[in-house]
Amino acid sequence: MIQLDRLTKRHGGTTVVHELSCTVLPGRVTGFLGPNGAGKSTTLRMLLGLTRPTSGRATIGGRHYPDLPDPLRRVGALLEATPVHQERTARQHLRALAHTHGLPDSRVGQVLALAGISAAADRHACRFSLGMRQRLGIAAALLGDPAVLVLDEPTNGLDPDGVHWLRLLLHELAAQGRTVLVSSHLLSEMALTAHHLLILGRGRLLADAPLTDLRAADGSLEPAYLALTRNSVEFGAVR
Ligand SMILES: Nc1ncnc2c1ncn2[C@@H]1O[C@H](COP(=O)(O)OP(=O)(O)OP(=O)(O)O)[C@@H](O)[C@H]1O
Repeated sequence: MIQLDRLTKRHGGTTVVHELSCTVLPGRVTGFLGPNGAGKSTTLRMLLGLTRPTSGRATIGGRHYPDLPDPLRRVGALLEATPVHQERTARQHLRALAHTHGLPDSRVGQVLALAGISAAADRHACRFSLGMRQRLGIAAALLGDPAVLVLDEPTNGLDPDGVHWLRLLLHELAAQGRTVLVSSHLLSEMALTAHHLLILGRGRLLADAPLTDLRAADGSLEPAYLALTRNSVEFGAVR
């Protein structure tokens, strides 16, 4: 379980995340939505101990991420297309990660298969396409078989087959009782993937609701999303 308690981040005089409080429960996919600059990545970075909150708390299973023993076995994270060593193949990249974190080498083949990149495992990962890098990042997130997954825009660069694969994977991970938090701008995909939604606007929580409460009769999320974020869009075309 992930818990945010009055989580706040200020950069200079600007509050980019404002007293955010919510609970992300296991057993379902929670979608994290919001306009550009709403504070989603900043929130996820605070959750993963990469940015220090100005105030408030973000915990995973009751602990701050940096205090977790064996973090890779507890939390799988994808924040941006995985940076990889120039000379390493995908397999070598995952092996190095497994070795550093005391994970069995056998897990590498399993996550390569799970991510659908077994056939490319021995190619240099620095030459991977964006979608393949995303798949490699997801494979890395799954390496420790973690109970919590935090994925920032994992559909970026995935082809339609990849988007479909990811949807089924996230559903399966949630059905196994894991906590799955996933940010995205793809409303139609979130309408098919998420069971619960958090919507952020200008750093404030605009909605914390089951998908069924926000979905229109035709299954679309767009009307509710646009209405909720109407006054929170910072970067938009002038109409
Ligand atoms: N290190 C920083 N210093 C100053 N401002 C920052 C810093 N990091 C983020 N910001 C600002 O914080 C705000 C929130 O950014 P963030 O990346 O969290 O938004 P987001 O919801 O993930 O956006 P997007 O959907 O475009 O990825 C933005 O206005 C951004 O410019």
